[in-house]
Amino acid sequence: MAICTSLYSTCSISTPSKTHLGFHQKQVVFYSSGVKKTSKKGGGGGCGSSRPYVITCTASDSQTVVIGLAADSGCGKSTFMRRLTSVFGGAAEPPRGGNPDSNTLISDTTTVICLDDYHSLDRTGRKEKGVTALDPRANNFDLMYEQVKAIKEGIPVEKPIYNHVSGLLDPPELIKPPKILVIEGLHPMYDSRVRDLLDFSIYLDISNEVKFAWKIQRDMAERGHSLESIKASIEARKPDFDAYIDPQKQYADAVIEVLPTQLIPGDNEGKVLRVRLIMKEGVELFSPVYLFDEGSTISWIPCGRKLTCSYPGIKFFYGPDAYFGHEVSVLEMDGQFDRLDELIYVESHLSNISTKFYGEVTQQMLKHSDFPGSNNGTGLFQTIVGLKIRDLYEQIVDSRAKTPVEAAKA
Ligand SMILES: Nc1ncnc2c1ncn2[C@@H]1O[C@H](COP(=O)(O)OP(=O)(O)OP(=O)(O)O)[C@@H](O)[C@H]1O
Ligand SMILES: O=C(CO)[C@H](O)[C@H](O)COP(=O)(O)O
Repeated sequence: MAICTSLYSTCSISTPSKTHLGFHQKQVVFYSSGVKKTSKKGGGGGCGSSRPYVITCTASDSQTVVIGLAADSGCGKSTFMRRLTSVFGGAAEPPRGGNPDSNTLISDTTTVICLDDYHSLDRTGRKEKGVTALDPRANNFDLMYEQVKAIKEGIPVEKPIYNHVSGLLDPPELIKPPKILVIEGLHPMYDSRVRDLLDFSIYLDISNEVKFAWKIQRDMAERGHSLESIKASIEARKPDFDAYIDPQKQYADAVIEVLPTQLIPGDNEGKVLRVRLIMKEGVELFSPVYLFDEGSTISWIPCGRKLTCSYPGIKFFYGPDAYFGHEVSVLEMDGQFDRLDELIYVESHLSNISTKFYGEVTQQMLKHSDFPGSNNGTGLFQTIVGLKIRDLYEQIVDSRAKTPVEAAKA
């Protein structure tokens, strides 16, 4: 029975036996408790008390592309993931027949795993030890590294599940290597071993003012939390957020920074946003988006005959900059769209957006006009980054197709 496609493109399940493995074959033995043994030479077995089963995979010329998405809780990771999955077509769903509280989302092309599943301490354990979930001591980076590496190499893994409903660690779920693996959560770029496995990385940098406004909107309006408890939760997380989460942005290939608008002096409502897409120069297979003229510095107010703008209007900026000592290009949008169909006017002035046809960005934005941020730079830049990831994936697949023998040996 074929069960996965990846570097080890054809996989089958069997009971352990003394089989001889070919040059491009790998075998993994699973028990109910998780992975016990990985072998390149065949065999299997082990002395677990549960009944073992073996997954044998044969190498092909494709390999899982790994994308990292880092952000604090409630900062738009799920929304971004829905936009990304949509760019590849098809909807993402939790694993069929699995744990209903699984955090994993699977589509034809992508598997999104939430790094909360690598919490080593459950809710009670964290309380007893007095640590937050953001603290590295509450997370198992060794397992995160081993499992992301295994998936990248085409080997299925039994990944733990952190249950956000019960606050407990549930029995693991089987994750088969997809074409694209997205690891999203608090720490995708914290551990240098995991970071080195990433083909592309994104950090969602939501300023405190905006984070607060979004939290109030979700946790107060939708979840019935009090204003005081929301403030207390943000304050309690802040030291660990500053120490362990925020510094990861220096490693990201692209950062989406969300700030209060500069178009309304003194605004603190968080409804109108100034959003900056910070793109690292020199990243392999990634060419930054630009407005009008690559490398120039440009301020653009598109409002007028072709773009309807009500107060406070819309302002774009594009130009080179430095970010943590790296050369970057920055594309900025302040304000919000009145009519999403008119976005085509803005899209037609952007280059390197990796669309497959004229108007694809506008089409994606219109398709998901009900997602948060669809009328501003958050939705626009998330959509563009989704298209850039598709482009990066296609370039990686193309380059491997040109050197199949080397890719299979890697
Ligand atoms: N671009 C946006 N514009 C306005 N509000 C937004 C935006 N993105 C997210 N939000 C608000 O933040 C909430 C959380 O968004 P989302 O579920 O995508 O974040 P998350 O990082 O996946 O959260 P968590 O980690 O807590 O599951 C949304 O319900 C919405 O209220
Ligand atoms: O920062 C978080 C990432 O989503 C959560 O707070 C963390 O995973 C702990 O979850 P919970 O609050 O459900 O115990």
